[in-house]
Amino acid sequence: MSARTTGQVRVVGTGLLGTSIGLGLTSLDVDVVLDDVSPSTLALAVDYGAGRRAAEGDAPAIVVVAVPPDVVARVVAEELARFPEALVTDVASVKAGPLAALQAAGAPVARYLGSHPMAGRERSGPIAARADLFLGRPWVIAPHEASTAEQAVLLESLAFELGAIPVRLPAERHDDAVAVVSHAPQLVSSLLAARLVDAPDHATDLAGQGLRDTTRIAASDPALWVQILSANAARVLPVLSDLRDDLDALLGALADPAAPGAQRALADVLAAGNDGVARIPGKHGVDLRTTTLTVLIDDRPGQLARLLTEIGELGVNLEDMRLEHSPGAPIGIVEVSVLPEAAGGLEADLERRGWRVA
Ligand SMILES: NC(=O)c1ccc[n+]([C@@H]2O[C@H](COP(=O)([O-])OP(=O)(O)OC[C@H]3O[C@@H](n4cnc5c(N)ncnc54)[C@H](O)[C@@H]3O)[C@@H](O)[C@H]2O)c1
Ligand SMILES: O=C(O)C(=O)C[C@]1(C(=O)O)C=C[C@@H](O)C=C1
Repeated sequence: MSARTTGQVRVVGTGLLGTSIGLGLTSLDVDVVLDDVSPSTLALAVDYGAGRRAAEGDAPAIVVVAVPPDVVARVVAEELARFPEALVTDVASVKAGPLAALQAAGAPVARYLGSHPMAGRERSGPIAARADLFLGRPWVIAPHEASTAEQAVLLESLAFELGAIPVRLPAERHDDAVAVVSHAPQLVSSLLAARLVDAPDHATDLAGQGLRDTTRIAASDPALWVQILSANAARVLPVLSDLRDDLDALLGALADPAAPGAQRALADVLAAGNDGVARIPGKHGVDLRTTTLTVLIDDRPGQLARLLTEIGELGVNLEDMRLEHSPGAPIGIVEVSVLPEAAGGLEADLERRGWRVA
C-alpha cells in the first residue's frame, strides 16, 4: 500500500510510540528518520525496521516528538528551531501543559500542533512496538489559536494512514476527557492490583479473566505514569474524589447488607457500572455465540455495500452488523459478527482482498 503522507517524517523518541509510528509509516513506504537520546534504543528501532537513522541534510515535512511528558515541551522547542520548515507534533498523553510551556518560552507555536493517539500498551520501549497499534483507535489533534486547519488536515492524514480515527479537541478539553477515560482508570487498576501484593498464593492461583481484565494496565511503567498524573493532577483529582464518595457509600452498604436500603445501594453501584460500560464505543455486550471482526472502511459511498458483498462472495453468513462513525473522520468502523468457526478464515480473506481488519 502507498501513503497519502508525502515528504519525510522525523520521529524523535523511538520507544513504544515512536517505533510503532515508524513501523506503520515505513510499511507504507514513507521516508521515516529516527532519533533518540539513547543510542541503543535508536539502534533497536532501526533494526526493527521503523526507519533510518537521522542524518545531516534531513528535511522533514513533519516531526513527531514521542518522548516522555516531562521533556516534551523542550524537545518540541528544539525541533521547531532545528527544522524551520516542518510541522512539529507530539504524542504526549497530556496536552495543555506542553502547549502552555511552549507559549511561555516564546517558541514559534504556529508550527506546533499537539496530538495524542489513544492507543498504547502496558510496556515501553521499541521491543513492545507494533505497526498496528493505532488501528481503529481515536487520535486526538489539539488545535490552538495559532494553528491552522491545513496543519490539522496534515496530521489527520498521518493518523488515518496508521489506521487511527482522528478527533479534533482543544488541549483543555482533551485533558479533562483523559482524566476520566485514561488517567483515573490507570490508578484504579493499579490500586486494585496492589491488593494482590499481600494476597496468599492460593488466592492469586485462582486469578480468572475478571481480574486480568481489570488489571492489565497495572503493569504500566511507573516512571511514565508519575509524569502523566503529575501533569494532569488538577483534572484527575475531582474524578478520584467522586470515586471516593461512591466508595464510601459502598462501604456503608457492605457494612450491613441487611440494613434497609443496603441492597438497593449495592444494586445501584452495579447498575451504574452497566450504564457506564455501555457508553464505551464498541462495547455493547458480548454475544458468546458469535465472533466480532472490526473492519475499517473509507467513509465513501458504496464502501459498506462492497464489504458486505465480498463477505457474501466468501460464503460467510453475517449474524449481526454495526456501523460506527466518528464525526468528521474519513473512516467508518464496521463490526461484523459471524460464527466463531468462520471468523479466522474471513479475517484472512478480507485482509488478502485489501480490507483493514483491526
Ligand atoms: N505508553 C503508552 O501507552 C502511550 C500512549 C499514548 C501516548 N503516549 C505518550 O507517548 C510518549 C512516549 O511514550 P512511550 O510509551 O513511547 O515511552 P517509551 O519510554 O517507550 O519511549 C520514550 C523514548 O523517548 C526517548 N527520549 C527521552 N528523552 C529524549 C530526548 N530528550 N530526546 C530524544 N529522545 C528522548 C527515550 O530514550 C525513549 O526511547 C509519552 O509522552 C507518552 O505520554 C504513551
Ligand atoms: O492500553 C494501554 O495499555 C494504554 O496504555 C492505553 C492508554 C489509555 O489509557 O487508553 C494509556 C495512556 C495513553 O496516553 C493512551 C492510551
